[in-house]
Amino acid sequence: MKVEKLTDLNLQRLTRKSYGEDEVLEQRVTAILKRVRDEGEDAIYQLTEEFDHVSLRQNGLRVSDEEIQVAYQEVSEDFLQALRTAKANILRYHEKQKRISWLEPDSDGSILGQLLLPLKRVGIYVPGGTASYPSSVLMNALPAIVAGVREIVMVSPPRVDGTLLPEVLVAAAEAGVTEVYKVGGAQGIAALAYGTENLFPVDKITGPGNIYVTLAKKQVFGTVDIDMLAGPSEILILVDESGCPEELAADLLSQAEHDRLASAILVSPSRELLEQTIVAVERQLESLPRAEIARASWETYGAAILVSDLQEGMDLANKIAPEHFELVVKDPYSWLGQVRNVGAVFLGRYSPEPVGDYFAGPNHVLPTGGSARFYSPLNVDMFMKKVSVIGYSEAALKRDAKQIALLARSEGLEAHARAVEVRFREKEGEN
Ligand SMILES: NC(=O)c1ccc[n+]([C@@H]2O[C@H](COP(=O)([O-])OP(=O)(O)OC[C@H]3O[C@@H](n4cnc5c(N)ncnc54)[C@H](O)[C@@H]3O)[C@@H](O)[C@H]2O)c1
Ligand SMILES: N[C@H](CO)Cc1c[nH]c[nH+]1
Ligand SMILES: [Zn+2]
Repeated sequence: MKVEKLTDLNLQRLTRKSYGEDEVLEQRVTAILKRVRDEGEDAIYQLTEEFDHVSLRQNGLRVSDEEIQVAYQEVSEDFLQALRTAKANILRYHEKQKRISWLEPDSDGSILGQLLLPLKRVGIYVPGGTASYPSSVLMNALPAIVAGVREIVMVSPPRVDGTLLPEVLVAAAEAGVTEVYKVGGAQGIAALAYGTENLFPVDKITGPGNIYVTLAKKQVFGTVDIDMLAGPSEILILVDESGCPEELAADLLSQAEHDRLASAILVSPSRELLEQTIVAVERQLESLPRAEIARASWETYGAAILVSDLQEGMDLANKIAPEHFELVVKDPYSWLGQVRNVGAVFLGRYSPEPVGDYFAGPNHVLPTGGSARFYSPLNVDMFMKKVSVIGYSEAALKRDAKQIALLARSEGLEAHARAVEVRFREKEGEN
């Protein structure tokens, strides 16, 4: 890895292509979805044998109550304590997002309003290919709970012994998940979207995953709703000369270790700091258990970019639109007003990215692949839908009838105009 000056060429490389531009992967995912839709659980068993190297035919896909009870015996008391504290923090943060129905009476006797209703049945995807994510269980399920969703169906890929990590099962029970199935990847998304012999389809699918999961979510959109495209993790750190190379290297690797396709980008006006951080990354990689994944990610999608000043770095961050943006500068709050296209911003040296992944309260399911330009973090609104309420009074309709009819006729829609006018004609006829 070498320090690079910012050029049009590397800007193009750093700005991720939108999901779905890789036709081979896209077609592979289409084929998996079709198999599950056409053949149901038989296809799921076969795909799970192929991709997760385990056969579940004998015991089925659904996690039983006994398995959850056993999982409680297997996790440590310290884990449970930390999980419950994280849960409390996440709930507190998401409660602030909750909006309620409103009805507003007007002086003319009309009532306008909006009903906010929880979705009935949602599916949450919890990644489990190269690592298992109890934290993602909380991040998906708790906003749904705050929204008032009654049926929360979780899917996650089984390990080679046919089980899910006990910590994941305990997180599911603690968070209020109502059904758990051992199925991952594109076939997990298909099961949620189309249903199977034993799994009723959901209304919406949320949650992060690898490229197969993300492309599958994109393809089932329309059959069900989805939250966003939350794929391989990303971090971009903008740092001034005050940064500490060891800390920066650790933060970069925290995301690089997720996935070979993860990206970790360091941006600074200080060449010296960039060079020292590259050395620190190399050193830290040596003792990392997931070094192979982290190194692949760092060498393929990592970068150390030299900018002329912090402003150029800030503009670059908004162009790349990373999932996580660390601002490690002297006065991070003075830059906050310029932050636009990022999933989450971490301000200052004492807000390393994993604080957000596990504990602070904001959601860690965040848009990736440049989609932070238009998507928001997973939130309570995403588990609710709205119904508009219109209760016009006679006086209000009388007042507005002419204008409504005029607008209708401007569109050539005579029946619309008459549906308003007929009410008053009848009344006049009666009198
Ligand atoms: N954006 C976010 O909020 C967020 C949060 C947590 C994790 N993540 C990301 O989630 C991802 C987790 O990835 P993971 O792989 O560990 O778990 P995963 O559960 O997303 O994917 C594993 C599944 O992928 C499928 N798969 C693997 N290879 C395949 C192939 N060749 N063909 C078809 N299907 C295949 C298998 O079915 C397997 O079960 C990482 O990219 C991580 O960065 C993102
Ligand atoms: N950083 C991930 C989102 O990109 C979330 C996560 C879960 N566990 C650890 N990290
Ligand atoms: Zn992480």
